[in-house]
Amino acid sequence: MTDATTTQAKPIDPVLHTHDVTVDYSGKRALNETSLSFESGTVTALIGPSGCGKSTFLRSINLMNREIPGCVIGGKVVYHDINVNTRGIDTLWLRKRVGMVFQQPNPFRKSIYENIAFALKSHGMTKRADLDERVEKSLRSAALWDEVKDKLRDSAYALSGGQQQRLCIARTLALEPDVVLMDEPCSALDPIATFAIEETITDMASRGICVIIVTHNMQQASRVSNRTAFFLMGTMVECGDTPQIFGAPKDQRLNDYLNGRFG
Ligand SMILES: Nc1ncnc2c1ncn2[C@@H]1O[C@H](COP(=O)(O)OP(=O)(O)OP(=O)(O)O)[C@@H](O)[C@H]1O
Repeated sequence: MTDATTTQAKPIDPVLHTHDVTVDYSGKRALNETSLSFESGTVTALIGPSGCGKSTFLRSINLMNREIPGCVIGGKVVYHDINVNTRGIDTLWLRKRVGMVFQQPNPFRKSIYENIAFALKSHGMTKRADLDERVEKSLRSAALWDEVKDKLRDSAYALSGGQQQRLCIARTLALEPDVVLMDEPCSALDPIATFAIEETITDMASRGICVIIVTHNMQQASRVSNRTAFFLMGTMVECGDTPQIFGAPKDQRLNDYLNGRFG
């Protein structure tokens, strides 16, 4: 006799979902109602022409937009079972769980070691052995350890742009987030540095992290993502598995965008 519990599809358990999220800047709508779901261990690419609201959506997930005067985020951003788009939310806690990597590498004016240890200390880790272990682990995760292990006390500013970006990824990973938001993390980098970051993205997902990446690079979206969402003029037009989005787009506007008719 078949055991029903073993034949049922595994329920999808999104680590994060948005429900009718909107963003207004000083009363002007930049993002229309957007509902998307994100699972652990997957990479989702956000694509679309300049100004379509990709970054605005990404930044609404960890409430970064809230720092901008006049910006209002509407709808629900549900991290596990918690709607974080509420007044009382502890954004320090949220941004530890939902980390972010920016377009331009932005290391602190500190040593390589302190770039990572600083965030850990501010979250209460004080023992030297614990700090050493976490610094090494996160540098390894960002594929930077071998290049910097003998110069951890050097300034982060002495690293190349690609190394600085990997340091910023290591700094994010050190806090052991389960979601990492990346806003065009390779746009300032050469192809070799880009390749290293893409490998790190794939590795993060294989370790269960949910990665959401804004990219202008369609090849990059195809290479690294499982799912892709296409935005246009503040609206999320189509979302699906990446091979379907690039191979068989349903919406004519997405088809036109992929064929270079605008953007
Ligand atoms: N801080 C801000 N204040 C006012 N308007 C903003 C702000 N940031 C973004 N916008 C507006 O919101 C809209 C969406 O911008 P957003 O940066 O999210 O687009 P994007 O798709 O990420 O573009 P790009 O690919 O060029 O980065 C645009 O019309 C933009 O001018």
